[in-house]
Amino acid sequence: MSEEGKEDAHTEHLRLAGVVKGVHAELRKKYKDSSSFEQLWEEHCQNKQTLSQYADAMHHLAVDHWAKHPGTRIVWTRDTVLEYFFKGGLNKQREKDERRKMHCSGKDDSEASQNKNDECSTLHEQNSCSGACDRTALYPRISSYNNIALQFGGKIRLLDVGSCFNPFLDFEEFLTIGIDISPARPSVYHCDFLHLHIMEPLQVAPDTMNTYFSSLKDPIHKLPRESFHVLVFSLLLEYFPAPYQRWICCQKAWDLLMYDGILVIITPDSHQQHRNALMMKSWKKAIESMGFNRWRYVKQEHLHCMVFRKIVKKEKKDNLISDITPDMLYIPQDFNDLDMVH
Ligand SMILES: C[S@@+](CC[C@H](N)C(=O)[O-])C[C@H]1O[C@@H](n2cnc3c(N)ncnc32)[C@H](O)[C@@H]1O
Repeated sequence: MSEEGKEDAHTEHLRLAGVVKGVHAELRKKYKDSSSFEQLWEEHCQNKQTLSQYADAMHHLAVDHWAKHPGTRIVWTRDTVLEYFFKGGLNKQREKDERRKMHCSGKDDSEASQNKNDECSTLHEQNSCSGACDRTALYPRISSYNNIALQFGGKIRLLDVGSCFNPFLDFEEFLTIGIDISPARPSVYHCDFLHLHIMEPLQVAPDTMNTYFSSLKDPIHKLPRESFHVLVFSLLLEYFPAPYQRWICCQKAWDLLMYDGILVIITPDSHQQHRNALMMKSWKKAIESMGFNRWRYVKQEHLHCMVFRKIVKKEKKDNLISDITPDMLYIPQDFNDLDMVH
């Protein structure tokens, strides 16, 4: 590309990033000045012109500018999901759980430390059986319908929330459902995830489930619980000005995933890993409290990439007040207005 061409591309990159950052900043500003977030969000979703400018800018930014760099969030997500389901990731995880469970049951509780007891009682409530044994017999909440069978076969049902331009659609290993408040492509369904209604589980065979998801009607207002192998939040959570909305999204992800299904979260940050390490620790603690285990964390040059595995939720002990709150899902922009989208 000529020097002039490079300069034009750079100017266009800055313009598109400006549109995206502008919408985020405007939402945050309104949120700080607003008394009713519900009303603010409703008005935002009605503002079709802004939403469509945003969708167009985001689409071009991702496809014409960011995709030129290798190892993008889309490729990373695809490779990591395939590793989990087809290259032993989930298998190893179940074996690890099993070993830890054996280790725990071998301990004399009176001698074990309090921490060890906590770890063991948690494990007893978690998925802790290798592929070979019948987890459904051990765990009443796990049935043949919401359990991921090993060896995994068939398509991976993937719900891409805030999909914009449906980047996962062409990967043949996935049955991809892309949803967005403002789709940039016709294959993405209109859906406000914050207001998505979670239905009872379908409890049908995988083929019937796949047929159901292949024939959804636009817009989507409801989806069945415990149906997906993967949920993706790629650059989604920082769109929301309120930590509480990020919290609601993660809880919904837990509801929609099958046991041992995974939530992939990609969030932008161009700083060195240590700069926002406390924030990532806080996210881990908050998200794990909902019934997840973090399976993978990678800091790329401009992104934090995380994978959380859904486990059986630990029962809350009534007399303990939890120190975990939605505010733990904070981002730096909640406190100042420096947007981290590169
Ligand atoms: C920064 S873009 C990310 C697009 C794409 N996932 C990617 O990684 O390039 C965030 C997207 O989330 C969508 N979004 C925001 N709130 C949403 C909601 N409540 N439900 C569904 N989509 C939402 C926006 O419309 C936007 O397309």
